[in-house]
Amino acid sequence: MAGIFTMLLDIFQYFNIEYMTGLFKDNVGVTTGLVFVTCLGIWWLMRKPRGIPPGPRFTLPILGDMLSLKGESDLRVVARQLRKEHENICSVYFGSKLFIFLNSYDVIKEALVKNGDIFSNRPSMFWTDLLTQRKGIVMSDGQPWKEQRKFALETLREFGFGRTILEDKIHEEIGHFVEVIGQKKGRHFDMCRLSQKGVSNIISSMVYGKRFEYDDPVFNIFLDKSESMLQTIGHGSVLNVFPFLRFVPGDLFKYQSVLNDLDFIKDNIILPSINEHMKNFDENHVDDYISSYIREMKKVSKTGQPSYLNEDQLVSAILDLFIAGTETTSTTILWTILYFLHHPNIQSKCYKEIQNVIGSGRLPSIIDKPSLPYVEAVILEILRKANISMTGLPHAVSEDTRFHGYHFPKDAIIIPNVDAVLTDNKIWGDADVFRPERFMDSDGQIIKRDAMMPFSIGRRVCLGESLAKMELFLFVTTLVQRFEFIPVDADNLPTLRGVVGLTYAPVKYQVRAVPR
Ligand code: HEM
Repeated sequence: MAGIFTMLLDIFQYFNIEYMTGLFKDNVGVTTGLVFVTCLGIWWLMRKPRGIPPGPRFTLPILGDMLSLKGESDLRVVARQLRKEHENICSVYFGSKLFIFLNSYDVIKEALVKNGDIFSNRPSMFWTDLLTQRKGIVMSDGQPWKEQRKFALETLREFGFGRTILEDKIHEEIGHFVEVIGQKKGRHFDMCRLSQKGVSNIISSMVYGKRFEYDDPVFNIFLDKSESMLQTIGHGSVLNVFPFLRFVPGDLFKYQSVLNDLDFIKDNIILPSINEHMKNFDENHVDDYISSYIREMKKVSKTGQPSYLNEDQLVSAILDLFIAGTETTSTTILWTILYFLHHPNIQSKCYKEIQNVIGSGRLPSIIDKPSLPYVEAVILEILRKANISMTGLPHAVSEDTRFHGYHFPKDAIIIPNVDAVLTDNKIWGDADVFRPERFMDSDGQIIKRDAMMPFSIGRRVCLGESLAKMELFLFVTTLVQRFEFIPVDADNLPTLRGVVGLTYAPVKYQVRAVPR
């Protein structure tokens, strides 16, 4: 304390602030008190809750650990830096938000599976709270989440198994998709938007019972708005850490523009479709998500039981299915084609397997999957190596919790670090290498590997896992059956480094699809 006192005296003298120096000398008691309160304030602002997992030593008020992280906002990179020192469980402050990383398969499994009743909540974050109002499936908690998730899973199961509704819808879409690629006649093009349209249309068919034409202006505006909205709220959005910045004039952080995009999507696409379904509801023709939801709402209202199945929740659930289901799967398709450009021998091996089992005369079906283990191994290796969901979605604990001897506060953001598992050399041996054979045994059959968790694990495991796997299998087999994908310039291949947004996506690239 004496040191600080002398230092202040020096500073005042250095700046020749005579008045202040005088004041300071005359009121030593008051000044000492002020210095003490200031130090206490700084200590209070910088202090961390006791017993939280280890992380950077000097946490600043307001900025948190952002200086020690040198402004890095990619959570995978942050976790890799921290793991060098702190291993499997570590923590970091982004602003005043505490992030806790779970960095190994065993620790994630222990949290999300063994302690799933505690670790399955979602944290409060600026963008997601604002956009979802914590309704729907992805960001809700407790009973509302349970009801939405149960309904969505049952409906997907109803469409996907026993009846072939889902496969028929995917086949129909792939037909349009392949036709557009064929029209390019081997000339180079960018598959990004086309792949979004194909995958988004499958969700549309499932949710609304209809697909959009690829040149439909409303569909195109919807995709534009979704893309710009997701880019803004994706990983690293500064408003999640400093929400007050939304008041900066000129909408610098795109707060207002995201709200406008969201309103457009709700008012022009989702709500009109719900209203139309309400008006024309016929319980003998229930073959899409909305009519199935309406049937369930009617059923529940007859029983008089309290329920969270209502129109507001339906709007949010539809948004969730589009947001969670479109970019993830379409990005994985783009990575697959990109890896084929880098590994033409792997593409040829897939083609040979497809020719042996299916030939060229019919569309691949999901029942062919067990007979195409190499194609399946390639898709698994793409899901591992491209790892589009990066660190996965954030979790939260339902109450202050002790885990592995550390304190996990209720409001901490918990990151089950999928990236750490999928790139762990202790598990994969040569995690950096693209090698589909790692998923096959010596008889050429698929090996199930527990640590293969691109869809996460536990109660919050990706709700669309089966649908995504079905889509990927049918898209990839049909594409390879119909076209050979070759680079525009074999000496200058598009990069395998991706860009971080809502998912980890390839940098836009051009490709040639030569009809077989
Ligand atoms: C390659 C494709 C996909 C990948 C890699 C993927 C990955 C993931 C991951 C890592 C999570 C977070 C799980 C957690 O919180 O622990 C998740 C959640 C979710 N996914 Fe997917 N996903 C994909 C496709 C889909 C599709 C096609 C749909 C929908 C139709 C979908 C719907 C959802 C939903 C609704 C959730 C939230 C589940 C909940 O909170 O209960 N996903 N996904």
